[in-house]
Amino acid sequence: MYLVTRDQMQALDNHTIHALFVPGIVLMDHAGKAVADKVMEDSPHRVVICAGKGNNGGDGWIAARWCHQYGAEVEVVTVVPPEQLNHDAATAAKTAVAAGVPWRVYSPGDELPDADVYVDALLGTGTDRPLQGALQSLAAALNDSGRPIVAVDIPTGVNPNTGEVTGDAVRAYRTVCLAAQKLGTAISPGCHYAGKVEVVDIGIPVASLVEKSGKSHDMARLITHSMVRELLPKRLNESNKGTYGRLAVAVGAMQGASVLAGMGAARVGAGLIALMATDRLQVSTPPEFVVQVRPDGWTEPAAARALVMGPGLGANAEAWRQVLEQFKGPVVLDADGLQLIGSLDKSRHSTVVTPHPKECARMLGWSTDEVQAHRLEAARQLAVKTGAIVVLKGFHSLVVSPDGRVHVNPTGDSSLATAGTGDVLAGMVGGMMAQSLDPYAAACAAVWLHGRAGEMAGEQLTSASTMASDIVDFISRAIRSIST
Ligand SMILES: NC(=O)C1=CN([C@@H]2O[C@H](COP(=O)(O)OP(=O)(O)OC[C@H]3O[C@@H](n4cnc5c(N)ncnc54)[C@H](OP(=O)(O)O)[C@@H]3O)[C@@H](O)[C@H]2O)[C@@H](O)CC1
Ligand SMILES: [K+]
Repeated sequence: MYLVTRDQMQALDNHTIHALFVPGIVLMDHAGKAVADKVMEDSPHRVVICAGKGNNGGDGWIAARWCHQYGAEVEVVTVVPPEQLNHDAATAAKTAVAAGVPWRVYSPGDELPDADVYVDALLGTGTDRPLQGALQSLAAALNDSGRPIVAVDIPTGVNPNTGEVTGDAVRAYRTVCLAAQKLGTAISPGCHYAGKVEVVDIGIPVASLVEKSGKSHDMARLITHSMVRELLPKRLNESNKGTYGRLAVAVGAMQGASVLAGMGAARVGAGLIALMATDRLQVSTPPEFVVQVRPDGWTEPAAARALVMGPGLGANAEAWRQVLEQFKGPVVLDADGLQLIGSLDKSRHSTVVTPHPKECARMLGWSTDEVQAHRLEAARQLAVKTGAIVVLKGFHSLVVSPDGRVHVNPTGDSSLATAGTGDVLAGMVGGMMAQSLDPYAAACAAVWLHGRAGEMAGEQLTSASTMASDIVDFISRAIRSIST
C-alpha cells in the first residue's frame, strides 16, 4: 500500500482535477462526507469541528454539513471567518453556513465549546512549519479536552512527509486519510499522534495513477500481509534441505543470542542452520542444528548461502572480520557485528543491517533522541553511508535501501521489548536470504512476520510475559495467519 508525501499527493490531486476533470469541490465533498460517516459511527450527540484556512479546513466544513444532515448537533470553530476563505474551502463553508451549521472564530486562549467528539481539520498536507498562535492554542485545547479527536488526513502539527513533530501536534485517536495514507502518519512519532489510520476513497484513482506514471518505485509503502504472502518462499513437494538454503551464524560470547537467531531462521524455513563456534556450546541447541567448533578461531566462513553475524558476538567482534571479508553471499549484520560494516565490499556484498536506534545513532554520530525524532532521515543516511539495506528497529520499523526505497512495517508491539527479540529478527532475515530471497524483500518479510509473531505471542501470553523464545514459537502462527 502506497504511503504518499505532500508533493506526491498534490500531483495526484492535480491530475484528477485537471486531467480527469473531477472538480476539486467534488473531491472535497467526498472527503467531508467520508469524515462525517466515520465520526457518526460512534453516534455522538455533539460534534465540534476545528477548521483551518486551507483545504483541510474545507473538508472540515463539509464534514460539519454532513454531520448536521445526519442529525448531530454541530459547531465549527474556525481560525478565519468564512468570508476570508478561498476557492473550494470558501464554497465548502458557504454550503455549511447555508445549511444552518453554527460557527465561531477562535482566538488564542478562547475556551473550546464542549463536544462528545472533536474533528481536527486545521492543517493537512499544507503543513510546512511548527504551530504558532491560534493553531498552537487550539491544538493544546483539543489535547487537553480529554475527548476523542478524529483527525482529517493528518493530525495537525505532524510533518506529512516524515512523521516528525516539531513543537505541538494534535493527538488523535483516529485519522481519516483521504485517498491515500500520508507517509507521516505511518512513521514514529507521527504514527502515535495519528492513532488508528483509515484510508477513504474520495474519487482519486491513486493506484492506477501511480502505476501509469511509472514512478511507483519512488513511492514509500506499508508492508502488508498480502505483500508478505507473495514474498514467502514457496514450499515444493519435490525439494530437500538444500532447496531452502544453509545459513551460517557466527557464535560469540553470548551463545544464547546466536541460538535464538538460528531458531528464527529455522522457523521461517531455512533448510539448515550451521553455528560457527569457537567453544563448546554451554546453551541447549536444537538437535537439528549443525554446530562446528574451531577452538583456534575461524579464518574462513562455513559453507553457506547466507551469513548472520552479530547476535551475541560480544567484545570480540574483531576476530570475525576476516571471515566476513571472505564470505561471498548475502550478510546480516546486527549488534556487535555492526562495527564490522567497514569490511564489506559494497559491490560484492548484499548486506542488511538491523540496528536499534542507539546503534544507528552511534553509526551516524547522532544522539539516540535525534534518531528517534528523525527516523526516516536517520535510516536514509545510514543506508547511503553503509551501502547496506537498513532495518531501523523500533515502533513501526523502517526498511530503507541505499537507492531510496522505503517500506514501513506496521506490525509489532510492546511484546517485542525484551532481550533477544532483535537476535530472532536478524536470524529471520538471514533465514529468508538463505532461501534466495532478495535481501530487501527478505528484510520486509522478516520484520512483518517478526512483529506479527510478537503481537500473537502477546495476545496469548500477555506482552509482559512474552520472551524472545516465545516469538520464535509464534513465527509459525504468523506465517499461517497470512497463508489462509
Ligand atoms: N483539491 C485538493 O487538493 C484536495 C485537498 N484535500 C484536503 O486539502 C488538504 C491540503 O490543503 P492545503 O494544500 O490547502 O493545505 P492545508 O493543510 O489546509 O494548509 C493550509 C495553509 O495553512 C498554512 N500553514 C501551513 N502550516 C502552517 C502552520 N504551521 N501554521 C499556520 N498556518 C500554516 C499554509 O498557508 P500560508 O500561511 O503559508 O499561506 C497552508 O497553505 C489535504 O490535507 C486534504 O485534507 C481534500 O479536500 C481533497 C481535495
Ligand atoms: K488535520
